[in-house]
Amino acid sequence: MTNPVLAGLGLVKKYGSTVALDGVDVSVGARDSLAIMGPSGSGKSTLLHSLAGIVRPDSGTVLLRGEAIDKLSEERLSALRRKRFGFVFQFGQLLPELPAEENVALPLMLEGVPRRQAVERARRWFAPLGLDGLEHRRPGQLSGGQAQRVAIARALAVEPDVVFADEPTGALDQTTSTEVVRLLTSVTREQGAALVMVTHDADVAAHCDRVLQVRDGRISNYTQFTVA
Ligand SMILES: Nc1ncnc2c1ncn2[C@@H]1O[C@H](COP(=O)(O)OP(=O)(O)OP(=O)(O)O)[C@@H](O)[C@H]1O
Repeated sequence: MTNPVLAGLGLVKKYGSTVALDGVDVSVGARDSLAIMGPSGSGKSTLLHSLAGIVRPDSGTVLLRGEAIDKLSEERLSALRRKRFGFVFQFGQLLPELPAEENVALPLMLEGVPRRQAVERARRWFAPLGLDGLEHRRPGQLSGGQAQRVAIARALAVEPDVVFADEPTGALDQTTSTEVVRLLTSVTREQGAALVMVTHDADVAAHCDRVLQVRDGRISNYTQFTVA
């Protein structure tokens, strides 16, 4: 791939005698989406967390637009995560006491954007994600699919280079799951960001441009879909 946005090169991560990653090379470009699949314990989360700068690899490196992020201080790395990465988890992890629009605005406020401006910017994501009219609802008043779409809006609000999604549809039924992954892949692409997603669901993975299979900390298979 020419000029990947994010690349992991020769990633190795051990926990005691467990080799969670055993020399993985992976890269994603802008507007590119990559699904990571594999059996339980194969190293999917460790790979996602290493690429996202949450876990530091024992060897190998992670390059974000050519910059080795695994060598940054903890402080600079967490600032970089907030600004340049967006995260979507299995259970939205929205703050229950805040209305949807403030949940989406939160990462912007953490970056120092004044509340009013942050909420205004946050609201722009509601229509593209089919959330019009739900701005003032609290997470408890949203369906599972709506809550995940709010979580996607929150991940995109900072206009990140990369969105990381860890089982984003794991708690949803099949129909809702399809709807959520369609929006996740299309809006991330429109935004010009890369998407890295861990999923157990082959139907969900098939919405990505490429699917990578991990087994025992290594890439065992790699599928490239032809994208129109
Ligand atoms: N913090 C940790 N401490 C010790 N061992 C760990 C830690 N994190 C992961 N491991 C081990 O590393 C290996 C890979 O774990 P990882 O969570 O990356 O797998 P996974 O494919 O994401 O699994 P699952 O699908 O069950 O979430 C496993 O053997 C796991 O037990």
